[in-house]
Amino acid sequence: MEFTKMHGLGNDFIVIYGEQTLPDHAEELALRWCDRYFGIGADGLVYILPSERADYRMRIINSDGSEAEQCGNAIRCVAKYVYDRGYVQGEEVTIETLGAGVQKVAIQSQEGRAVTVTVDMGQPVLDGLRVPTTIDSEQVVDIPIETDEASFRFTAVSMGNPHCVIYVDDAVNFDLNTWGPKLEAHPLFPKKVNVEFATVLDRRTVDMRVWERGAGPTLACGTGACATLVSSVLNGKTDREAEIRLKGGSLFIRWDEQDNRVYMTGPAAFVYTGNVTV
Ligand SMILES: N[C@H](CCC[C@H](N)C(=O)O)C(=O)O
Repeated sequence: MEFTKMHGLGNDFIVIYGEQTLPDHAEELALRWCDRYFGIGADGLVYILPSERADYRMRIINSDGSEAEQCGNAIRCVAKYVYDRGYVQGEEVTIETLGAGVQKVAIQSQEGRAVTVTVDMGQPVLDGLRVPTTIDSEQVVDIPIETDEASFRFTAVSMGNPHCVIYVDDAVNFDLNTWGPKLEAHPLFPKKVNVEFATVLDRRTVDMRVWERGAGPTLACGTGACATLVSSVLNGKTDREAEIRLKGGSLFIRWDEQDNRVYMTGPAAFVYTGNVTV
């Protein structure tokens, strides 16, 4: 089977085009193919499927085999995939996801190739039980969370998938590998959670490092960058538009005051095409 290796700021994916539906054994394929020693190596397995409501449907399986509702970096890669191959007319494509429904994606291209992509990531979900967390509250902002060895304060945001944003003094050097796994599986989060550690540099610049649900430490997280911006506005730390600086590079996020939708702009890159036995 042909696959295409792509990434968004180093958050990398195995992209499969041409299937009509998600294979029954997608979990096993993700576990096998995402393995960086015994497989192709990637943070996730992405299927570009037909859709009745949009140009395409995207489904994403994390490297641990769990399916995620949404993936910001992957949706930019999907848009680049179909645009560069001439499958769409014009510079806009619609992509349907489990977590955010039909999303509009605008492509900025050079010489017929998508360079950056702006995605309407939809409206953030702030209601505690819908993120989901176990907290029955309209918003979960700056709330204490205890682990067996430390306590933090967090803000919960869903972009279709759940996020826990924690502000620290030095996100760039934060001990992600110690605290990420403990918080990912914390009982406050019934579906586990993506964990973002953020340091606000000014009202339009945030450093962020991420421990992803089902994938661990990745170089970038699109939905995590959106959640970090929303959280930073709710906590009075930034304006509604900011640069989120990740290990793999920057994403530019805007939370529109009029339509309450979050817009993410960033790159997508093609690495290589290969063949793999199913
Ligand atoms: N691990 C995430 C899915 C991938 C999200 C991330 N790679 C992004 O770019 O948004 C989850 O289980 O919700």
